[in-house]
Amino acid sequence: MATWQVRNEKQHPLSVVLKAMKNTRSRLGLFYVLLAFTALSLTLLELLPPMLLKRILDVNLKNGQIEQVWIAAFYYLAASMGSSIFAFAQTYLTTYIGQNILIDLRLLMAEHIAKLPMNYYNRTPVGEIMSYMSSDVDSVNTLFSSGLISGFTDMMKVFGIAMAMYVISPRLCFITLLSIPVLLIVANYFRKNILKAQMEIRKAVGKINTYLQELFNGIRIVKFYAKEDEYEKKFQTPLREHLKSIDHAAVFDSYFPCVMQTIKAIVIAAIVLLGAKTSDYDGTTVTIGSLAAFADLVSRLLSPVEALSQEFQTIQQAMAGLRRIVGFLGEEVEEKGKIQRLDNKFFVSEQGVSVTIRDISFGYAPDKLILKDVSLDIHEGKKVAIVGRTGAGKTSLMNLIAGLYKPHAGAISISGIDPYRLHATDRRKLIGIVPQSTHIFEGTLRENITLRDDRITQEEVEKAAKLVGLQDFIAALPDGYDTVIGVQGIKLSFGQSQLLSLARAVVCDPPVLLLDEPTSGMDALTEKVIFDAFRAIGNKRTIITISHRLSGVIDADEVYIMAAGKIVQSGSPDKLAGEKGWYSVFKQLEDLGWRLDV
Ligand SMILES: Nc1ncnc2c1ncn2[C@@H]1O[C@H](COP(=O)(O)OP(=O)(O)OP(=O)(O)O)[C@@H](O)[C@H]1O
Repeated sequence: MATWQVRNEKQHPLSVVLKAMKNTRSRLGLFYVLLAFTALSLTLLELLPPMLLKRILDVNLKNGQIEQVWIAAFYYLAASMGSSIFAFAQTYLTTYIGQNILIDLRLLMAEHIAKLPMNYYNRTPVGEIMSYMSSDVDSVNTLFSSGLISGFTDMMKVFGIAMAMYVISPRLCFITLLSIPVLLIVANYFRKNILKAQMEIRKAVGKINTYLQELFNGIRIVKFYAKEDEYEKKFQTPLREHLKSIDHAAVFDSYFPCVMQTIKAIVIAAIVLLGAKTSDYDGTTVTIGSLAAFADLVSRLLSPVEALSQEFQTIQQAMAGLRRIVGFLGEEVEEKGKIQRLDNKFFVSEQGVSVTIRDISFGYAPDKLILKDVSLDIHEGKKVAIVGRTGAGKTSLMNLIAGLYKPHAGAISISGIDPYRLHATDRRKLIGIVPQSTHIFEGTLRENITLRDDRITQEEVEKAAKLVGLQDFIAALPDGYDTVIGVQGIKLSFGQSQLLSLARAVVCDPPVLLLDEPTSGMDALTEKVIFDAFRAIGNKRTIITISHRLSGVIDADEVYIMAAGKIVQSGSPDKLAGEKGWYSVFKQLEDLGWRLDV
């Protein structure tokens, strides 16, 4: 499990990577040591060929030592081959270390996703989150394969080569080093612009993902209303933005190596010119061997910088991805305070549990209240209906009772437990929830009921299916509970999906059930099947049913009428039927009896 934390999105992106490297020290310690050894060996081997070249030209050839030339040539070859072997080891080690760090990064992001508040998901498109998890993390990979660690070894090479240059000719070394500030200024200019372009690319990719997610979620509507052409046209906007930002990045990316090549050519020409004409500070003449070795060293000095330049785009891409990841990890997580757990004593009451809601206020945005001073007292094992017109705030209230959001003011207690602070793994044991529409996950019927919770036994799954009246349907399927449902499997009807959702809610036998418009849009017979299922599971459970019509709730002991985020009337159906007010208005409008006796 990833144990490191991101303080805030303002911290430098690389500090996250360095922290990750530190964190993997104990696991990958040997690999880091091997990598350091490889990098050092590579640097030393890099210096050997030019030194040998100098010796061949200045000593061996000058003095006619042909045998020595052979020996030097052999060492030259051995050094070049050694370089290749160490370069291979370095690539392998950096990839291995990089992949391990990426696993840690993905784990950290997955942990963060679980801790983010519901409000974050309300305001962030899913496509954007998918981009963080996929393409942004992938781009960070390049930081290891072609950036950070090879950058470090390249710096070692530059240092080693500069030392060798100094030994051969301090004057020429000085002239060469003069080019470094120019290189740095040029590189910095390109770095800034490429980074900007890469951030634009990342953003454009996020927009494309968001667009595609929206399109495929609503594909039925799009097809039904024949809106394909409009969507295709709309798709052109994010695609054009993407192309524009890629084009922007490509201009800088193509220019950079050319500029570097030109600087390299100028430095080599200056060295040859100055070196051929003059002698060094101490009066010694610059020999042909020194000059040849120097030209070779200049190439070798600039080649790490050149390599960096060629991989500049990928490094900048990684930095852009990393910056977005750091921003994502800096998103404020939910501070829930002291987390509560359920112990066995909690379930001893024969009657079930009570739900007390005291003066709660709540809104999705700080300046817009959706619920205002709402209070409800629901006694153990009672069936309560919350009725109100569309947009009255019923689902928002249910989300609060389910513990998905924290009220701005007031308190909710389920027999002493605050649902918001309840430990996530205990929530299902206390509350079952049937939302307005069921989400079917890709997988088997069993997995869809248990939600891949291995602690739930097959016996409990079968009991839940039987309770909601799904067992005959499941038994008739060739693979029974192992039948795959979802996009790649068999399709369930709306009513079957709702029954499955109910089985999912009751499989852990929770004492509280929250039902949000569970039968809306169903025909009377399917509604009866669902109502029968509710009655079967209702015994000793506290059930809160939400509906925007009176016929959508059953057997209520108490009804709360909601309007514009407030409770405007409450009482037993019989009491309310005798009063003037919202209930009788609803009743008249629907002209239906309270109890459904089909
Ligand atoms: N995730 C959200 N983010 C921001 N505002 C929201 C969100 N969900 C609901 N709202 C707003 O809160 C208000 C109440 O919505 P809510 O879904 O609670 O009403 P409801 O009574 O359940 O309606 P319905 O009967 O249509 O389901 C609405 O004005 C809605 O725009």
